Amino acid sequence: ALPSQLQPHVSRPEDSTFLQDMFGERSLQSLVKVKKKKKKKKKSLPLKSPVQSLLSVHDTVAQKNYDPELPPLPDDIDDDEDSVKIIRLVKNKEPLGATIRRDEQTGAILVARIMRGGAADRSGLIHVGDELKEVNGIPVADKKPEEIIRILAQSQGAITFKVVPTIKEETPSKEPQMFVKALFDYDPKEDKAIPCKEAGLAFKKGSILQIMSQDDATWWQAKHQGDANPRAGLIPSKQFQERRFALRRPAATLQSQRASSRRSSGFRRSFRLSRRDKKTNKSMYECKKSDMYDMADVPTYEEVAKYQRESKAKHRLVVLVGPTGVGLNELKKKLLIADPRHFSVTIPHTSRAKKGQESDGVEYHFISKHLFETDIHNNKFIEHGEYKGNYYGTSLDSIRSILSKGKVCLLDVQPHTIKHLRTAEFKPYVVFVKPPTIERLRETRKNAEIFSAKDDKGSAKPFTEEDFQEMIKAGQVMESQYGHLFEKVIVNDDLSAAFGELYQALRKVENEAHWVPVSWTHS
Ligand SMILES: Nc1ncnc2c1ncn2[C@@H]1O[C@H](COP(=O)(O)OP(=O)(O)OP(=O)(O)O)[C@@H](O)[C@H]1O
Repeated sequence: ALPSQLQPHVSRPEDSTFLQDMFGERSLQSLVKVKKKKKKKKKSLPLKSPVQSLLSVHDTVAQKNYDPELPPLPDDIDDDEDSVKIIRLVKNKEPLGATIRRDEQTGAILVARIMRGGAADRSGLIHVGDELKEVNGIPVADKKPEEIIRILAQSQGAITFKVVPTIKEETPSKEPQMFVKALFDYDPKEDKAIPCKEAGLAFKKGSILQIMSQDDATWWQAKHQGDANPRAGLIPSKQFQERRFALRRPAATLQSQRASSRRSSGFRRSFRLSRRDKKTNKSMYECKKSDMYDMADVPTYEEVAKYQRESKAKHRLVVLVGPTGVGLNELKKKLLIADPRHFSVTIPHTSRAKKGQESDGVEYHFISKHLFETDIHNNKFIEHGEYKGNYYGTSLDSIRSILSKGKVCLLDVQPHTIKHLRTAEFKPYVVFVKPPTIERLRETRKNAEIFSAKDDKGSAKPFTEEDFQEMIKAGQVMESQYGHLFEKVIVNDDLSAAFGELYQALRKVENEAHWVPVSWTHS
């Protein structure tokens, strides 16, 4: 409040800026706190005016004489070594935030990395490439890096380093503003390749990380978004992780391929929505595109930015995925009932003949087989399939038509379709609906019925034990193969609880900022 109180006495704008800056200075505020505490102790002394105190505090800050007094330097400095630097750092519980390595050719111990925001970085005294000569007067030339680390770990209080500074100029480090979403789980303790496990940063699939440095091609430095601790940790770089993943993959791909072909009946194969036409709803949909991973899809990191929908902007597309019978239709139905003016579902296209009471654009858009084929050719369908000689499909335009009415479009698709929907236009919010445990399925689905994929008649039957097992298995395969694309996972145990959770999540998507691929935020 002070700058505004002083405003009438300030004539020049520079003075006003100066005051704003000065009172905003964090170190100044800390000093004011110190001052207040001191004052409490010396109650008998007359109090200065707050402005006077502040100005004297400012002088102290300006002179920068608030640094702790460092102990005198050791006497035994070799005067001839004019390029040697003696550095004293006071060590507290925090690690130094630097790693060392031995140079293969010269045998010298070099500073390999300075972790951004760590103690060594903040000191500004140690740089990558500096050669370490001594620690606390102990020469390190003949020591193994592990031994040096032990000396450091055992040191208490001030540590003296003797280093030969590297000639290379460090560019001043600005806080980088690059954020990524991690698409895999990472635990440095399990990573044999990491140069220093303690310096690693653990994260989970979906974590948002701020990338602090990409100077090293193999090990990036990062911290968890919003983490108050300024020290960065090591994470495998995108390129390195992709390479490792590619080496490991043959086995994984084989396994998931086998699992998906054996269990294909567990994947949803319908357009789901059109329960008005139950007969065609089932088992008509075969996956056309290869379910195999293509190399470009190795899930490592994705650059993200915060996106908050503006009130007039179109809604994000809500995409629901989950194994057959898990309850996607039930959840969609509940949303439509809860707020029919807000939520909507697409109307599919079909090449089959219109039946008695049906009308065009209500149950289906009825089009000729020829036109359907042309539309397939022109990529008008996000998903399509054939059932009993007729085509069925969901067109991109049917999604657009809902979004342009300002409604939320609820779409359920097969998981491999998600990647085609991930565009700036649709900004899909992908919800994975997951089955609960088999025990809970038995309890909750006692009166429920499934349209069995194996039953061509399309009649609903009570769930069998095998249906439950397939649902769980298919859910697991989906999660391991496509989990990195899910923004929200909802377990459909108790139906109204699952609905409540979904409803809340969708409200948040509309009203709060979410991390989305950075390319979606460039308009
Ligand atoms: N949480 C739940 N508790 C009890 N029954 C449920 C629950 N969720 C869904 N059901 C019931 O399970 C059956 C299948 O649900 P639904 O039709 O919504 O599944 P789906 O995921 O759309 O699968 P598909 O379209 O492949 O049949 C329905 O009878 C539904 O009422």
